[in-house]
Amino acid sequence: MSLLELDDVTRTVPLPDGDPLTILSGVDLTVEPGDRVSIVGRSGSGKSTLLNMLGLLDLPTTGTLSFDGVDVRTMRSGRRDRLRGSDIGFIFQQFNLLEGRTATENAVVPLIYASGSSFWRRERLAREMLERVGLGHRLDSLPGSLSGGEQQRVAIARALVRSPRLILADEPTGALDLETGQSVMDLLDEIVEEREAALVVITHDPAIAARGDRHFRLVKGTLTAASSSSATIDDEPFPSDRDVTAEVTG
Ligand SMILES: Nc1ncnc2c1ncn2[C@@H]1O[C@H](COP(=O)(O)OP(=O)(O)OP(=O)(O)O)[C@@H](O)[C@H]1O
Repeated sequence: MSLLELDDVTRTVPLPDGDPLTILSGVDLTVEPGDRVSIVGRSGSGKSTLLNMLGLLDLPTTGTLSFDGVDVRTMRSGRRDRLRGSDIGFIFQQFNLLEGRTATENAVVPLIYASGSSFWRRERLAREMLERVGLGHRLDSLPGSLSGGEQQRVAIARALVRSPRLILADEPTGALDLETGQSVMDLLDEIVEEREAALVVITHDPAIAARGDRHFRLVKGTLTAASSSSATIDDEPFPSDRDVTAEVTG
Protein backbone atom coordinates (compact mmCIF):
# COMPACT_ATOMS: atom_id res chain seq x y z
CA MET A 1 0.00 0.00 0.00
CA SER A 2 1.30 3.47 -0.89
CA LEU A 3 2.09 5.95 1.85
CA LEU A 4 0.46 8.74 -0.11
CA GLU A 5 -1.66 8.54 -3.23
CA LEU A 6 -3.19 11.33 -5.26
CA ASP A 7 -5.65 10.24 -7.92
CA ASP A 8 -6.90 12.79 -10.46
CA VAL A 9 -6.68 15.59 -7.91
CA THR A 10 -7.96 19.05 -8.68
CA ARG A 11 -7.73 22.12 -6.50
CA THR A 12 -9.95 25.06 -7.31
CA VAL A 13 -10.35 28.28 -5.35
CA PRO A 14 -13.04 30.93 -5.79
CA LEU A 15 -11.86 34.31 -7.05
CA PRO A 16 -13.34 37.53 -5.63
CA ASP A 17 -15.51 37.92 -8.75
CA GLY A 18 -16.99 34.49 -8.02
CA ASP A 19 -15.27 32.65 -10.87
CA PRO A 20 -13.31 29.55 -9.87
CA LEU A 21 -9.53 29.44 -10.42
CA THR A 22 -8.15 25.98 -11.10
CA ILE A 23 -4.68 25.75 -9.54
CA LEU A 24 -4.10 21.98 -9.81
CA SER A 25 -5.73 19.66 -12.29
CA GLY A 26 -5.55 15.93 -12.95
CA VAL A 27 -2.69 15.35 -10.51
CA ASP A 28 -1.72 11.69 -10.06
CA LEU A 29 1.13 10.85 -7.69
CA THR A 30 2.06 7.95 -5.45
CA VAL A 31 4.72 8.15 -2.77
CA GLU A 32 6.03 4.91 -1.32
CA PRO A 33 8.03 4.49 1.92
CA GLY A 34 11.68 5.25 1.15
CA ASP A 35 10.88 7.21 -2.03
CA ARG A 36 12.82 10.35 -2.84
CA VAL A 37 10.59 12.42 -5.06
CA SER A 38 11.43 15.81 -6.50
CA ILE A 39 9.00 18.24 -8.05
CA VAL A 40 10.19 21.25 -10.03
CA GLY A 41 7.98 24.05 -11.15
CA ARG A 42 8.09 27.69 -12.05
CA SER A 43 6.80 30.35 -9.75
CA GLY A 44 3.01 30.24 -9.84
CA SER A 45 2.84 26.67 -11.18
CA GLY A 46 1.06 25.44 -8.04
CA LYS A 47 3.95 24.09 -5.94
CA SER A 48 2.78 25.50 -2.60
CA THR A 49 -0.77 24.41 -3.32
CA LEU A 50 0.46 20.88 -4.01
CA LEU A 51 2.67 20.89 -0.92
CA ASN A 52 -0.28 21.92 1.26
CA MET A 53 -2.22 19.03 -0.21
CA LEU A 54 0.59 16.51 0.38
CA GLY A 55 0.87 17.80 3.95
CA LEU A 56 -2.86 17.28 4.53
CA LEU A 57 -3.31 21.00 5.14
CA ASP A 58 -5.72 21.36 2.22
CA LEU A 59 -8.10 18.88 0.65
CA PRO A 60 -8.64 18.22 -3.05
CA THR A 61 -11.63 19.93 -4.62
CA THR A 62 -12.14 16.78 -6.69
CA GLY A 63 -10.21 13.52 -6.93
CA THR A 64 -8.83 11.40 -4.12
CA LEU A 65 -5.96 11.92 -1.67
CA SER A 66 -5.17 8.84 0.42
CA PHE A 67 -2.72 8.41 3.27
CA ASP A 68 -1.98 4.77 4.13
CA GLY A 69 -4.85 3.83 1.85
CA VAL A 70 -7.40 5.95 3.71
CA ASP A 71 -9.14 8.75 1.81
CA VAL A 72 -8.27 11.81 3.88
CA ARG A 73 -11.61 13.41 3.05
CA THR A 74 -13.30 10.71 5.10
CA MET A 75 -11.18 11.60 8.17
CA ARG A 76 -12.30 14.05 10.80
CA SER A 77 -10.08 17.14 10.86
CA GLY A 78 -8.72 16.17 14.33
CA ARG A 79 -7.49 12.85 12.96
CA ARG A 80 -5.90 14.59 9.99
CA ASP A 81 -4.15 17.00 12.36
CA ARG A 82 -2.83 14.15 14.51
CA LEU A 83 -1.66 12.26 11.44
CA ARG A 84 0.13 15.37 10.18
CA GLY A 85 1.80 15.85 13.56
CA SER A 86 2.98 12.28 13.93
CA ASP A 87 3.76 11.22 10.37
CA ILE A 88 4.68 14.31 8.39
CA GLY A 89 7.69 16.61 8.87
CA PHE A 90 7.93 19.98 7.11
CA ILE A 91 11.08 21.85 6.10
CA PHE A 92 10.81 25.35 4.65
CA GLN A 93 13.12 27.72 2.83
CA GLN A 94 13.01 30.30 5.63
CA PHE A 95 13.60 27.78 8.47
CA ASN A 96 10.68 29.23 10.51
CA LEU A 97 12.50 28.84 13.83
CA LEU A 98 11.22 30.50 16.99
CA GLU A 99 13.46 33.49 17.69
CA GLY A 100 14.48 33.81 21.33
CA ARG A 101 14.30 30.02 21.77
CA THR A 102 17.38 27.81 21.80
CA ALA A 103 18.10 25.13 19.22
CA THR A 104 16.89 22.50 21.71
CA GLU A 105 13.70 24.45 22.49
CA ASN A 106 13.00 24.69 18.76
CA ALA A 107 13.71 21.02 18.05
CA VAL A 108 11.49 19.90 20.94
CA VAL A 109 8.37 21.72 19.68
CA PRO A 110 6.77 18.82 17.72
CA LEU A 111 7.20 16.55 20.75
CA ILE A 112 5.23 18.91 22.98
CA TYR A 113 2.16 17.98 20.94
CA ALA A 114 2.91 14.25 21.13
CA SER A 115 1.18 12.50 23.97
CA GLY A 116 2.91 10.23 26.43
CA SER A 117 6.39 11.64 26.56
CA SER A 118 7.87 13.22 29.65
CA PHE A 119 9.75 16.51 29.67
CA TRP A 120 13.06 14.73 30.12
CA ARG A 121 12.41 12.25 27.31
CA ARG A 122 11.42 15.08 24.97
CA GLU A 123 14.59 16.97 25.85
CA ARG A 124 16.71 13.88 25.29
CA LEU A 125 15.14 13.15 21.89
CA ALA A 126 15.60 16.76 20.77
CA ARG A 127 19.22 16.80 21.88
CA GLU A 128 19.92 13.47 20.17
CA MET A 129 18.39 14.75 16.95
CA LEU A 130 20.45 17.94 17.12
CA GLU A 131 23.56 15.86 17.69
CA ARG A 132 22.61 13.78 14.64
CA VAL A 133 22.50 16.91 12.47
CA GLY A 134 25.91 17.96 13.76
CA LEU A 135 24.79 20.60 16.25
CA GLY A 136 25.64 18.88 19.52
CA HIS A 137 27.83 21.87 20.37
CA ARG A 138 25.07 24.45 19.68
CA LEU A 139 22.22 23.01 21.78
CA ASP A 140 21.71 26.22 23.74
CA SER A 141 22.32 28.64 20.88
CA LEU A 142 19.63 31.03 19.69
CA PRO A 143 18.73 31.05 15.98
CA GLY A 144 20.13 34.57 15.57
CA SER A 145 23.58 33.34 16.52
CA LEU A 146 23.53 30.43 14.04
CA SER A 147 24.50 30.51 10.37
CA GLY A 148 21.86 29.84 7.72
CA GLY A 149 23.08 26.26 7.26
CA GLU A 150 22.99 25.67 11.03
CA GLN A 151 19.49 27.11 11.27
CA GLN A 152 18.33 24.78 8.51
CA ARG A 153 19.90 21.87 10.43
CA VAL A 154 17.87 22.86 13.49
CA ALA A 155 14.79 22.92 11.24
CA ILE A 156 15.68 19.45 9.95
CA ALA A 157 16.10 18.20 13.54
CA ARG A 158 12.69 19.66 14.38
CA ALA A 159 11.10 18.09 11.29
CA LEU A 160 12.55 14.66 12.08
CA VAL A 161 12.31 14.52 15.86
CA ARG A 162 9.03 12.57 15.78
CA SER A 163 10.39 10.19 13.13
CA PRO A 164 7.79 11.10 10.51
CA ARG A 165 7.25 8.73 7.61
CA LEU A 166 6.93 11.57 5.10
CA ILE A 167 9.22 14.63 4.91
CA LEU A 168 8.04 17.56 2.81
CA ALA A 169 10.76 20.05 1.94
CA ASP A 170 9.77 23.31 0.26
CA GLU A 171 12.84 24.95 -1.33
CA PRO A 172 15.02 23.63 1.53
CA THR A 173 18.19 25.21 0.12
CA GLY A 174 16.59 28.39 -1.21
CA ALA A 175 18.11 30.61 1.48
CA LEU A 176 21.55 28.95 1.47
CA ASP A 177 24.65 29.32 -0.67
CA LEU A 178 25.43 26.49 -3.08
CA GLU A 179 27.92 24.62 -0.90
CA THR A 180 25.89 24.91 2.31
CA GLY A 181 22.78 23.86 0.39
CA GLN A 182 24.53 20.75 -0.91
CA SER A 183 25.72 19.75 2.57
CA VAL A 184 22.23 20.29 4.01
CA MET A 185 20.79 18.10 1.23
CA ASP A 186 23.48 15.43 1.87
CA LEU A 187 22.45 15.37 5.52
CA LEU A 188 18.75 15.25 4.71
CA ASP A 189 19.26 12.38 2.25
CA GLU A 190 21.33 10.45 4.81
CA ILE A 191 18.84 10.80 7.65
CA VAL A 192 15.84 10.09 5.47
CA GLU A 193 17.55 6.90 4.27
CA GLU A 194 18.49 5.85 7.82
CA ARG A 195 14.87 6.24 8.93
CA GLU A 196 13.31 4.82 5.76
CA ALA A 197 11.14 7.88 5.44
CA ALA A 198 9.84 9.21 2.14
CA LEU A 199 11.15 12.60 1.03
CA VAL A 200 9.33 14.97 -1.30
CA VAL A 201 11.36 18.03 -2.30
CA ILE A 202 9.64 20.88 -4.06
CA THR A 203 12.05 23.26 -5.72
CA HIS A 204 12.66 25.52 -8.67
CA ASP A 205 16.34 24.41 -8.65
CA PRO A 206 17.02 21.61 -11.17
CA ALA A 207 20.28 20.65 -9.40
CA ILE A 208 18.44 19.98 -6.14
CA ALA A 209 15.65 18.22 -8.02
CA ALA A 210 18.15 15.93 -9.75
CA ARG A 211 19.10 14.42 -6.39
CA GLY A 212 15.75 12.64 -6.11
CA ASP A 213 15.04 9.16 -7.45
CA ARG A 214 11.76 10.11 -9.10
CA HIS A 215 11.32 13.45 -10.82
CA PHE A 216 8.24 15.41 -11.69
CA ARG A 217 7.57 18.73 -13.29
CA LEU A 218 4.62 20.91 -12.38
CA VAL A 219 3.47 23.12 -15.26
CA LYS A 220 0.42 25.33 -14.78
CA GLY A 221 -1.02 22.94 -12.22
CA THR A 222 -0.41 19.76 -14.20
CA LEU A 223 2.12 17.24 -12.89
CA THR A 224 4.14 15.15 -15.33
CA ALA A 225 6.97 12.68 -14.82
CA ALA A 226 10.35 13.99 -15.95
CA SER A 227 13.49 12.15 -16.97
CA SER A 228 15.95 11.26 -14.24
CA SER A 229 18.87 13.23 -15.68
CA SER A 230 19.36 16.77 -14.47
CA ALA A 231 20.10 17.82 -18.05
CA THR A 232 16.62 16.82 -19.08
CA ILE A 233 15.02 18.38 -16.03
CA ASP A 234 16.73 21.57 -17.09
CA ASP A 235 15.87 21.29 -20.75
CA GLU A 236 13.02 23.73 -20.53
CA PRO A 237 14.50 27.01 -19.39
CA PHE A 238 13.02 28.63 -16.34
CA PRO A 239 11.14 31.78 -17.21
CA SER A 240 11.98 35.37 -16.65
CA ASP A 241 9.82 37.34 -14.22
CA ARG A 242 7.89 38.68 -17.19
CA ASP A 243 7.03 35.15 -18.36
CA VAL A 244 5.99 34.18 -14.83
CA THR A 245 3.62 37.11 -14.64
CA ALA A 246 2.16 36.14 -17.98
CA GLU A 247 1.71 32.56 -16.76
CA VAL A 248 0.04 33.55 -13.52
CA THR A 249 -2.32 36.01 -15.10
CA GLY A 250 -2.80 34.15 -18.37
N1 LIG B 1 -6.37 31.24 -2.42
C1 LIG B 1 -6.01 31.67 -3.63
N2 LIG B 1 -6.78 32.57 -4.29
C2 LIG B 1 -6.45 33.00 -5.51
N3 LIG B 1 -5.37 32.58 -6.20
C3 LIG B 1 -4.57 31.69 -5.60
C4 LIG B 1 -4.84 31.17 -4.29
N4 LIG B 1 -3.87 30.29 -3.96
C5 LIG B 1 -3.02 30.28 -5.02
N5 LIG B 1 -3.44 31.09 -5.99
C6 LIG B 1 -2.79 31.29 -7.30
O1 LIG B 1 -2.54 30.01 -7.86
C7 LIG B 1 -1.27 29.97 -8.50
C8 LIG B 1 -0.40 28.89 -7.89
O2 LIG B 1 -0.06 29.28 -6.54
P1 LIG B 1 1.06 28.57 -5.68
O3 LIG B 1 1.30 29.44 -4.49
O4 LIG B 1 0.69 27.17 -5.44
O5 LIG B 1 2.31 28.64 -6.70
P2 LIG B 1 3.86 28.30 -6.44
O6 LIG B 1 4.28 27.43 -7.58
O7 LIG B 1 4.07 27.80 -5.07
O8 LIG B 1 4.52 29.73 -6.60
P3 LIG B 1 5.87 30.32 -5.93
O9 LIG B 1 6.99 29.42 -6.38
O10 LIG B 1 5.97 31.69 -6.51
O11 LIG B 1 5.66 30.33 -4.44
C9 LIG B 1 -0.69 31.37 -8.39
O12 LIG B 1 -1.04 32.06 -9.56
C10 LIG B 1 -1.44 31.95 -7.19
O13 LIG B 1 -1.55 33.34 -7.28
